Amino acid sequence: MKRLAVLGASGHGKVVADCAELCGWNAVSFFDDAWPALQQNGAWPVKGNTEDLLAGLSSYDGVVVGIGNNKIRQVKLKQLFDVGAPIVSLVHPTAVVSQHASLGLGCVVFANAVINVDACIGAGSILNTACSVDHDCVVGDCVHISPGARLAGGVKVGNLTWVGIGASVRQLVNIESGAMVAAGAVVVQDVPQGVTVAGVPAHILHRKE
Ligand SMILES: CC(=O)SCCNC(=O)CCNC(=O)[C@H](O)C(C)(C)COP(=O)(O)OP(=O)(O)OC[C@H]1O[C@@H](n2cnc3c(N)ncnc32)[C@H](O)[C@@H]1OP(=O)(O)O
Repeated sequence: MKRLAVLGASGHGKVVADCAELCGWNAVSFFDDAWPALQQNGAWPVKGNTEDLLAGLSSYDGVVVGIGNNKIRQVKLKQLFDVGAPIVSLVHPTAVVSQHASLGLGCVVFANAVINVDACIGAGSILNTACSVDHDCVVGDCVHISPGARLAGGVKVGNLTWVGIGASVRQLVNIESGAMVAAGAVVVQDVPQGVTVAGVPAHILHRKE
């Protein structure tokens, strides 16, 4: 029996749990701070909150954070790391990860994602369904590359950045930390720290105040 705890009983968490089963984890349980109100997440039980997980780590062979929000995922990952939790990464059986790519601790790589040669992915990042991260990309910690997003060769993505669904990023572009790339954007120039860019070609998004 391989027992996995997933911290974060969300929709994203369910994809993590489903992926884990396909990776051979045959006893998957959730923990979430909405427990005890939240008892079930799809097919899987919610067994306690973060404190319960930290207190009961010895019952699990692996732990992964199933929280989509980059900042919250980072906080929870650090809590687990600090107590020596057995943090694992998950790579869906249909994902293609070059043997010359590197994946940090606690990453999830979902169905049909492609991580190409010499790409380097930091800890706690989400490589979501059918995204592609091409050769020599450097993706930071707790980044989210959304479904179908495309990073061309040599792109750099800073910590905590979220690349939205279906976005494309031209080769060698540098996206700094904490940025947001909108759904469907085509990024052709560098993106400064913490800004949101949208459109084709992508520009800094001006919101109505
Ligand atoms: C499995 C999963 O589900 S993974 C999750 C995948 N989800 C995503 O990738 C979502 C990414 N998020 C987005 O694209 C969002 O629309 C954001 C972050 C860019 C903007 O969100 P908000 O800050 O809430 O902005 P809001 O929706 O109020 O829109 C503000 C303006 O930006 C425009 N805008 C919003 N999104 C986009 C976009 N993707 N492209 C172009 N313009 C956009 C709006 O039309 C609006 O324009 P206006 O001021 O002229 O009316």
